[in-house]
Formats: sequence, structure tokens, C-alpha cells
Amino acid sequence: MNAPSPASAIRFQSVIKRYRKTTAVDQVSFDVPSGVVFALLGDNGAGKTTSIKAMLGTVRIDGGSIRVLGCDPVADSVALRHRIGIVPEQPSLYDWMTVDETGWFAAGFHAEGFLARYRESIRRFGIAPGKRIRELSKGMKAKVALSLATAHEPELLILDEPTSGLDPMVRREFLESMIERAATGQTVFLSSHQINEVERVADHVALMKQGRLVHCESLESLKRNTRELLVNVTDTGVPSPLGGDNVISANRTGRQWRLLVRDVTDSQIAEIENSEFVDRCSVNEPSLEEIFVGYIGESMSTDDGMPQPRPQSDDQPLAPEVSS
Ligand SMILES: Nc1ncnc2c1ncn2[C@@H]1O[C@H](COP(=O)(O)OP(=O)(O)OP(=O)(O)O)[C@@H](O)[C@H]1O
Repeated sequence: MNAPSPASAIRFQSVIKRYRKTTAVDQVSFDVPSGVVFALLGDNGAGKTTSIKAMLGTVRIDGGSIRVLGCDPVADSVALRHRIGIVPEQPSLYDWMTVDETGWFAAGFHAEGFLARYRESIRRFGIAPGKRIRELSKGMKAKVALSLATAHEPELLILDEPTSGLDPMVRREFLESMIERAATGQTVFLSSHQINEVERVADHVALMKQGRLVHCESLESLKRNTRELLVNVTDTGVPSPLGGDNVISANRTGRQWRLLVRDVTDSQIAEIENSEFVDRCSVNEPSLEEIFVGYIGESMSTDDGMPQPRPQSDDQPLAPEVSS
């Protein structure tokens, strides 16, 4: 019998993983709530694959703790294998097998019903079951890998860069199927460096940079609470019109300040607009990519991994610092 799913499908607490001199995962903590699509974003080398390997128990961590579906990924790896589906960055399939033989082979490791569900998935993807794996395109192989990862109806599906190298149509198909999965209560954890495409499917997003967790939040709250302020000031010497913890990033081009801010109230915006050094202030909704560029571009790592506001100019802000 499977244990009941805990509220957190995955829990990282101060996880550290070092490879010789490289700290690939550096004090990372996050919770993946059950039943959501959770996207871990970051550039090459950010530590995404290492985090996935750690949650699968295929690398041993050097510090902290990990729970996956309430279990220890190393001690409970066999039990977890039946509750998790994995689509690795480069699926390892036997080239000489046919698509159907691949499913038949994998079915040997799983409970009854696996092969029927695998065949149904392959049929829906429109892949010929008699084709050999070596004859498949990259997109078709990815679909076979997804069919294998889901035919045992796992509670948690983990995908490492699932759309890398796929054409736009297949990428869309793949990501949309993740939303369907989450709608049935399955938890989907995926890593990606494609912020834009993840924006359409993820409920929660986490951002890593050089092993550190820069930010983690539900997409809805991130987008609701973050704003871009474009402030035209009277002179190029006028400092940032806002400072404090609410400023994610501040950049000046000529007489215009571009501020990425959080939790800023209407009265704070009115205060900026009414400043004698401000000509005009407009408020926009930034894209997820713009928000993350703000966090990554301006962030300074601190002990808790959170970014510090760091205006590019050394000038003091015009308006008083904003408290939340
Ligand atoms: N087996 C290993 N031995 C030594 N260093 C490693 C090993 N695996 C990863 N690293 C290093 O750890 C860091 C994180 O790598 P990781 O593969 O986790 O990043 P990633 O975010 O998945 O990158 P990508 O998007 O390129 O797959 C990198 O600096 C990488 O060089």
C-alpha cells in the first residue's frame, strides 16, 4: 500500500551538494505542494539537474534533508520508484528495441495495467508501435519517454528539461499535457531554462543561480505583487525615486528610471508621481522573464539565498524607503 500523499510532494531543507570544488546546490530550501506544476528555472549550470538527481537519490547530498512524497529518496528508493515517473534530460532507451517492445520490457518492473496504458499513450501520440527506437525523431523519443514515465500512474512526475531540442508544436503539446496531469491531482516537477514557455503552465516557480535559490513563489502571487515602474525624472542626476526592500532592481537610462518593485501601494506610487523631481510615472505588469531578469541581474546572494535590492546607482533614493 502507498502511504497517503503529504501536503508537500517534495521538500528540500538547506540541501547542499558539492562536486569537488563546485557547490552545485548551496543551502537550497523549497516546498513543492502536492497537485501543482512546479517549474525550477535557471541557466546552464544553475544546479537544476543536480537537484533532480538528489531528489531521486541518485546523488548523495552533503548537507540538509530531502523528503519526496514523505519518504527519504535514498533509503526508500525502491518504494518511491513505483510512485514517481521520471523523464530524464536524455532518455536512455534501447535503440534496437521497437516502441512496443520498450513498453513490454518496462512493464516487467511495474504492476498490471502498465502495458495497456503505455500502448494507449503511444497510440494517442501517433507513434507507430513497430518502429525501432533508433528510427524515431528526438520528439518521438521524448514522447516514448513520457509514456514510459506515466504508464504506472505515478503520483509525482519529474522532468528534466523536458522540451529541450523539441520543435515548438511538440513543446506545446508536452507542456499542455502537464496541466492535464496536475488537474488530475498528479504533481509535476520540471526543470527548464525556457522561462516564457513555463509561464503558461506552471503554478509555482523557483529560480536558481549558481547553486543558490534566488526566488520561489506561486506564479499567481509573483505576478500579482510585482510591478514595473517607469519613472521619468527631471534630470539625469536625479537618484532612484524609491529604495528599500520592495525594490527588486533599479536601472537608469538617461532621465528614465526602470524599477521592478514588489508590494508597492497606490499611495507610494502617488508619492513618486507628486515628487518635484518626477515628470511622469507609469506602472506596468512585467512578464515572468522580466521579473526573473530583475532578480538575477540585480541580486546579491545572502545567507538565506534571497536577493537584496541593489540599485545600480550609488545615489540615495528620492522618496523615503518603503516598508511592507
Ligand atoms: N558529476 C559532476 N562532477 C562535477 N561537477 C558536476 C557534476 N555534475 C554537475 N556538476 C557541476 O555542478 C554545477 C551544476 O550542474 P547541473 O548539471 O546541476 O546544472 P543545470 O542547472 O542542470 O545545468 P543545465 O541546464 O546545463 O543542465 C555545474 O557547475 C556543473 O559543472
